[in-house]
Amino acid sequence: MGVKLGILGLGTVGTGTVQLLQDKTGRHPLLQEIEIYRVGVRSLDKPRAVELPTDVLTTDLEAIVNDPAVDIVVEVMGGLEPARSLILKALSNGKHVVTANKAAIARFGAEIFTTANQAGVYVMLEAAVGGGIPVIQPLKQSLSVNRINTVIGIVNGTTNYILTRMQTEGSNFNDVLADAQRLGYAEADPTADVDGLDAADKIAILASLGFGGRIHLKDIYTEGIRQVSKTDIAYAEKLGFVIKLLAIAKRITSAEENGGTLLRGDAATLSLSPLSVRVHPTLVPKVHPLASINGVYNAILVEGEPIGQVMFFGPGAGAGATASAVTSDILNLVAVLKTNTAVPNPLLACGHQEYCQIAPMAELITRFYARFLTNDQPGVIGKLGTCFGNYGVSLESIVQTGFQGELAEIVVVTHDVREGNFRQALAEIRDFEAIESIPSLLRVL
Ligand SMILES: NC(=O)C1=CN([C@@H]2O[C@H](COP(=O)(O)OP(=O)(O)OC[C@H]3O[C@@H](n4cnc5c(N)ncnc54)[C@H](OP(=O)(O)O)[C@@H]3O)[C@@H](O)[C@H]2O)C=CC1
Ligand SMILES: N[C@@H](CC=O)C(=O)O
Ligand code: NA
Repeated sequence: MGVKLGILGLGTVGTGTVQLLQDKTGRHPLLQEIEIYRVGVRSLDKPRAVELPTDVLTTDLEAIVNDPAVDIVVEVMGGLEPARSLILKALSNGKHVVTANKAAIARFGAEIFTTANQAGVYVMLEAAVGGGIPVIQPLKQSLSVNRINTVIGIVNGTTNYILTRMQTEGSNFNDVLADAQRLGYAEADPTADVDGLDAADKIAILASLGFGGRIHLKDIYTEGIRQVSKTDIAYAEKLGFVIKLLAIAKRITSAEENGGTLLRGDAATLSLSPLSVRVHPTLVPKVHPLASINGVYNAILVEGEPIGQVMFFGPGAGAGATASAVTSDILNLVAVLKTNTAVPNPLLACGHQEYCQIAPMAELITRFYARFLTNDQPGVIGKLGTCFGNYGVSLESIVQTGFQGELAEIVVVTHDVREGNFRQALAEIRDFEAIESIPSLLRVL
């Protein structure tokens, strides 16, 4: 008997998934076991790029998740509701779920996984982060024995495309965004991408898997790329950096907590110490592996012990790539159904109950890049240096290279500093008579 799929959504990802499921030659033989039983959509009148028997398409998505014949529900409709309710109903009805919906998982993961565990079924979400890039299953399975210290990703293709073009062409953010929308890379409402919200959803999921606890989205510091200017990209270039929107989840070691130099803590300390989880544009040294990830591509760098660094790279979106992840999840579940084991596989299930402790940004130890516009008076650089010194902020470089009209432009890169100290110094500097404005403030990896 075949495994029956109820697919919710036949847009970009749904269509890619159906195409993959219908094109079985040369792929895994388990595909033969799968029947596309129902596909739920909003409109039956829309032209579709795939052919399906007329009784398969329906607008009654409730009926799909309640149908006893459906074994696996594939949620590729997106959005929060009714996606959340339909996933929960499917799970309560004893169906496994595959989803690409990072927004729903990042917000409702706790109730979704609790419901799945109670019902003894699985929720698979490989497509939710990094599209086609295998990163969820590696974190759950292949790397599960490692003590994860850091997960750093370029997990949003739209913003990486925009930043890459700003870098290579010296263009403005608004011009490239308009172009990206015209070419279909950025959505009509690009808010979730450019304001870092999509990346925050994704790092919440990765952090939860990597560090073994739930993450409250509200605890993730999130800053998008609207403020990144071509001036900063040009300065970064001169200083040996590129600017990337990074999503970072990092275990804070006890040494860092105490403001000391970075040391690897012992197991007991690591399990207790808080995480830093954040999304922001970052100056990345050109020699860093993430610096060369360009265009719509995504990459996720994981650092663990004992493995060291591993990087996952590939297409983070698109019909075929995302369908690859969705369909691999489906195959995993077909294998589960075929082996018919009653005992849940702990490497497929998600059993986290506790929430991770997230450190406030003021406690973050990082380098900073800051650009100041000042009146061109003698002694300004000296005053800046003295004020930073008073707050324990040590400078790696300070340069006055250009002018914006009448105003001199001073760029500072710090050594590792406590963010709270740096901001205290900046508050004082803002009041200097010579300082006109501080147009940019970016963290440095
Ligand atoms: N696009 C991509 O490259 C990637 C997408 N994802 C995620 O995959 C999911 C799907 O994205 P994508 O395929 O791009 O989305 P689309 O907007 O292209 O498709 C959504 C589909 O869901 C259907 N749908 C939406 N809401 C309803 C509703 N209330 N009732 C019935 N049907 C509904 C639509 O029906 P109709 O066709 O009738 O309008 C459409 O077929 C999202 O969670 C997204 O974040 C993840 C990684 C990459
Ligand atoms: N909007 C996302 C695509 C899917 O996750 C992106 O730009 O990366
Ligand atoms: Na993925």
